[in-house]
Amino acid sequence: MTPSTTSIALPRRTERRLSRRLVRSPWAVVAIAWLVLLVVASLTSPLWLRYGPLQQDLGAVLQGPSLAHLLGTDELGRDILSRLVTAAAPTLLVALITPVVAVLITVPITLWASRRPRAEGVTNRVAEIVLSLPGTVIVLAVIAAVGTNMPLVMGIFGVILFGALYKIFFGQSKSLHRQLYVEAAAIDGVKPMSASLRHVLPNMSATIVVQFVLLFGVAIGLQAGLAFIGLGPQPPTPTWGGMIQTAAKYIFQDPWMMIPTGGILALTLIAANALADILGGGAATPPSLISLRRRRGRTAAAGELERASVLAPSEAILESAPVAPIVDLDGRRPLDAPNDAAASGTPADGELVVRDLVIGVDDGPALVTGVSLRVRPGTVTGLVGESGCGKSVTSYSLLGLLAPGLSVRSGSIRWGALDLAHAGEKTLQRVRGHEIAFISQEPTRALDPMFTVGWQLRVAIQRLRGVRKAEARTIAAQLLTDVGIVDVPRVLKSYPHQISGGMAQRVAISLALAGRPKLLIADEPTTALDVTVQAEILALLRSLVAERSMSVILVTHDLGVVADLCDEVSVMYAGEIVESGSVRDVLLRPEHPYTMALLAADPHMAADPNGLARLATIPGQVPAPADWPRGCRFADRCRFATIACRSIVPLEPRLEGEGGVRCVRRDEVRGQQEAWLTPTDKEGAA
Ligand SMILES: Nc1ncnc2c1ncn2[C@@H]1O[C@H](COP(=O)(O)OP(=O)(O)OP(=O)(O)O)[C@@H](O)[C@H]1O
Repeated sequence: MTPSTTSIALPRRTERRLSRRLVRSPWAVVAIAWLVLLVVASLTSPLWLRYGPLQQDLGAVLQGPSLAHLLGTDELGRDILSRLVTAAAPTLLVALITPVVAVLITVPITLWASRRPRAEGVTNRVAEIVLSLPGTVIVLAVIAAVGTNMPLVMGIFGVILFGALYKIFFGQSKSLHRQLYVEAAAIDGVKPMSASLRHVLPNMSATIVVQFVLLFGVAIGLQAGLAFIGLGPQPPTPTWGGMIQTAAKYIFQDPWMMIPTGGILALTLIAANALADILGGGAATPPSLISLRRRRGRTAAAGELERASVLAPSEAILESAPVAPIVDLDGRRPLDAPNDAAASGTPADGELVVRDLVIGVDDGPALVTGVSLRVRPGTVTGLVGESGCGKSVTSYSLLGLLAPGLSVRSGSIRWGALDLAHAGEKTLQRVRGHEIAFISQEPTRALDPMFTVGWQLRVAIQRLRGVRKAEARTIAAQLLTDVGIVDVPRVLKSYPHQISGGMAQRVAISLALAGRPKLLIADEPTTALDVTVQAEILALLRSLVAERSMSVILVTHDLGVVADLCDEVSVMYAGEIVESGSVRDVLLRPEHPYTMALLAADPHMAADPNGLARLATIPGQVPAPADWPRGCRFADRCRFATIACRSIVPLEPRLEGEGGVRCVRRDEVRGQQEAWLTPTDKEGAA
């Protein structure tokens, strides 16, 4: 049995990701420094503080800041700085008890329950009961019973938080347990709990750390609140909440006292929350305008450079973009569609026009360059290429769903009057689901394991169509019928893990249809399904396109699927489109060697009814974005490459039909598809 690579890589990767986030964010460094400073200063306070926290000076009461008392004095003449610093370590260390208890109870139960369907029901109910308990009342009752024993109170508060934390962790744990690599570990004989600890826990660690830090902040706030109402450690022991209460009492005589006492609590809570936000990958604090402008300037400049280097003439591809055949009134004669969108500059309703799109890693390489596409209403456009060519990055960018750390550097994504490449989050939210919907290759990923199919569909319909509950239920049932589900009532009541993969993909499609989108982006919708179900899903997509005049962008590896479903196709290689055109032109008369190689390597496309013919192999692999060669990016693997391919290769109109091709030797290599079937020693060096 070979050891799983994921088991070794994941914890380190998560750890690295979290520490990178901390180190890269100046706010995280400040927040950590503040918390550490407080604890260290507090623990070492007897060594350096001028006054003891209980030392009174009735001759100097309620004084403002001075050289003798840097933060002033309280109503008994005690030094406010001494009291605040002395209270810091007990406050922070006792506050740690809450998240430690909450995480130690919740994580093992979550991991255990998410592997056992029967236990899951019980733990879910227990979590719901705990969640419904009035936490504050319980804390007050505990204090009434055991007194102001803060460590105990914080520990019990940690237990009460089990319900909320369980709900957060369980969904993630459940879906991680359904990941292929976890199932593969089980098949490999890894014991269930070991598989959970090895494969699931590391993936959850970011969420656990974020929740831990958030609860730490909550516990500090709770302690201060209890001390404020007199239920914390009793006077004269200094506490932040007790000091704020005193400051509130003397607010009119000595308003200054509120500033250091409230300030230290506020700063500590901000530090804890900022830390949680940064660890979670969010932006606790937006970048300053100056750095934002600098970054925009940099990325724009980088985009210009890339565009210049690849010479991707958007006009060329758009002018020559494959045009959907329009059939005349009696349905016989195909006519050329007028290029009205290009002329007017605004795409027609339901038309998507992408121009010269460049997407890259912030402060890293470009992943996609010079991509131009036109998707006309009612047509299916295939985006095809090997793994790592940039199909998913391109399709995610159309909905503003790029992973954190990736951004559009230049180019435009025109959708009606909008440019989605530069649209704000609010605009994108109006488009996502309503006008453009997305289905992924993993249908179960689109479905929340915590809720029934019916609930998820109803909520989506209510949100996207603004209808009432009862109407949404009827629409949900209708949508499931539309996608070919026969026992609708059962499926509506089922949880995602209770339905098959094909059924889950149908449900995911009905969810995508909830907002009546004009464009559906389908990212390898059949890859995870078995062959018979694949055919059913393709037939379903075909009928939806015909019935709803919806357009579809179909991301796929499979040229058979392209031939079956698409009107137009763009072939991507190493982050750029190397050939585009109508399916008929591209598949029957390929002009780019990469398209030829893909066709010769595809068992569905091989013209061999007996399945005996040799399939082509393409030597080497798609280069990583940082290693793209100069000139033609396919040259290293191309059997036709010459020195001419090392120069910049523009996208030029096809020799036959509409569309574009990025190959300097296309007129020489055209028609030589068969050459890919001959074995060769050449591993590509041109
Ligand atoms: N978040 C990210 N950070 C850095 N690089 C990324 C990120 N996401 C994708 N990439 C890189 O971008 C390139 C294109 O990836 P993409 O997922 O779009 O390829 P793809 O053609 O869709 O492949 P597949 O068919 O396997 O999904 C790859 O080299 C990939 O490693």
